Amino acid sequence: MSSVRDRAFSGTLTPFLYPSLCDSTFVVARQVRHHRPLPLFFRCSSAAAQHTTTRGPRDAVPTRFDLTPDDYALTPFADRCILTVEAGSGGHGCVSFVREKYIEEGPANGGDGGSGGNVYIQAIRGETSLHKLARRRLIKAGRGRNGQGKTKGGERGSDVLITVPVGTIVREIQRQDPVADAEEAERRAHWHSKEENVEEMRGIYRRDKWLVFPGTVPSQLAKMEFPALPKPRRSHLAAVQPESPIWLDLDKHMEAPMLLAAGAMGGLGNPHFMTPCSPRPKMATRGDEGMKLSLQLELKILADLGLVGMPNAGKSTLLRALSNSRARVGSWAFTTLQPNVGTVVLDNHKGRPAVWKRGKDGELKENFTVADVPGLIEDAHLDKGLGLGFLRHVERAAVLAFVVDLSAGDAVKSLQLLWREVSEYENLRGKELNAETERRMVTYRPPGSRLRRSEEYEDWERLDLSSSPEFLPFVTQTPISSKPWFVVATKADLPDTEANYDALQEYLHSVKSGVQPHPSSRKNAWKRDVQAVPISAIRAEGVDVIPQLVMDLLEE
Ligand SMILES: Nc1nc2c(ncn2[C@@H]2O[C@H](COP(=O)(O)OP(=O)(O)OP(=O)(O)O)[C@@H](O)[C@H]2O)c(=O)[nH]1
Ligand SMILES: [Mg+2]
Repeated sequence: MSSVRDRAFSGTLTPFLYPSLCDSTFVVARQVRHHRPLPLFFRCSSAAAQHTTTRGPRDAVPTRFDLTPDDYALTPFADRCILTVEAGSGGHGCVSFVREKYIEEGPANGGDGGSGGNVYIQAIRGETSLHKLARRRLIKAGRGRNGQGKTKGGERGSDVLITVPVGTIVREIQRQDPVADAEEAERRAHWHSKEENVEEMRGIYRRDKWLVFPGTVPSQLAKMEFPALPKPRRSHLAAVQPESPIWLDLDKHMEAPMLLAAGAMGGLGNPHFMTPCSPRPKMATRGDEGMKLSLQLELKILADLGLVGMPNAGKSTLLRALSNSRARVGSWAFTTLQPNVGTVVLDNHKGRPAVWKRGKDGELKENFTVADVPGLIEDAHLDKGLGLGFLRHVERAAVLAFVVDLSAGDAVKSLQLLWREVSEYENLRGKELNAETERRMVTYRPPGSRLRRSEEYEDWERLDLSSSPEFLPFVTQTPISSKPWFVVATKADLPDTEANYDALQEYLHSVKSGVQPHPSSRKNAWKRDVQAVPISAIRAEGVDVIPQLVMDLLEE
């Protein structure tokens, strides 16, 4: 049976309620914080002590870079998702008449239906993942309210705003645009049928288009005369919708949302159909259906520096040493399962920045971002390990740092393997982009593209439906091999790593001077100032030269 003192320890609040009981615990905690040597039994039992085989003495290690794996929680993350967005449908028009004392048969006074809500998109700095959108799948703006009597128009549907992280690419997969379909049907009817046919269409009651006065029986309906259906209408906001097919690269923080799909128009109330022959029309139109878009969202993290390395090389430790990031670190492969982005603040809080550079846009750069992605293994480009899915995050970094573990065999071979995987990935991406270009230039022509909308009827027959004359802007990308890069040789604190580092330096010198080919084997690859930086990330030694180096390379 446990003593009273033991039981008191088991309570979560014990240390705060009874500090005197916990004295021994606090002593140990304090020792850990100040890196004093732990009693032998504590060292053996702590999870962190398992790393001692790969590290120097523990007391030299600042705890910020050396947390136990239990100190982390995996945050949800998704960098791709398919989303269906639906603009709000319009509310229906109303059939109603003035009813007042002494006015026997009042005139029509049905209000119009409210228009549907719009769908907006905005890339904002605070967002880091698409997982919330991936879970939702369907996002629908509100439907407009129906019109009411006394000429009261229906309320507008509520708008929705989709917030995405900066660096998201939005591609349209499919669209269903009822207004474009209606326009097309109307044009075809106009051009391919005789005038009488169009006239014939006038008298037809269409259940999906018309609303009639409540209580109208079928025999009355059969006798009713319906006017021509009003022309399909678009909200004036549709003019600022992105061109179809949508292809957006949201690579900057957006101050204001951008319209993705405008809500549909509401139906017309019965006063719209008043004519001298029919002063009391008993019909109104239904609101239009909202446009549906199927979109593919892909997040390609935009960082200034991308860390590329094999699993367990020490990328996350380096990120922690460079920035305030709390990236997960562990002595096993694939500790990092999703990208982490850290910001390196260049201000040393001594009145002036430690590194003082202007960006390309002339703005003073006070920080730069670093992306740490899961490790690459051999054949990562064939989707082995976690590599392929995350290589695209490296693709958009301005500068690459190849993180090579000096204690894990030949550093030159590791570097060559990493470059091989990166350049194979580049080849794959090149093919993918070519295929996409062909698809978009030759076959893809969704209904409702601007050309069809804006062309006059006379031009209809000249249109060639088999080819799209619209060349849409592509996401332009610098080839990975022409980006500036350097090597971070980590774990330099471990014994017997010097010779490995020397061999690496020698290799890089020969690449720079052209004696050896660039490790990617590409002709125009960047090799002007390649160098290796020896560091011990875990002790934060040698790391302080990296910000200056990155800032210099960012200017390239
Ligand atoms: N001695 C020493 N050990 C280090 C150094 N940097 C990292 N380590 C250790 O190496 C192991 C792997 O570090 P991580 O930062 O998780 O490596 P990673 O490259 O992010 O690994 P993955 O996420 O699996 O790709 C951990 O046990 C670190 O403590 C270093 O400079 N010196
Ligand atoms: Mg990691």
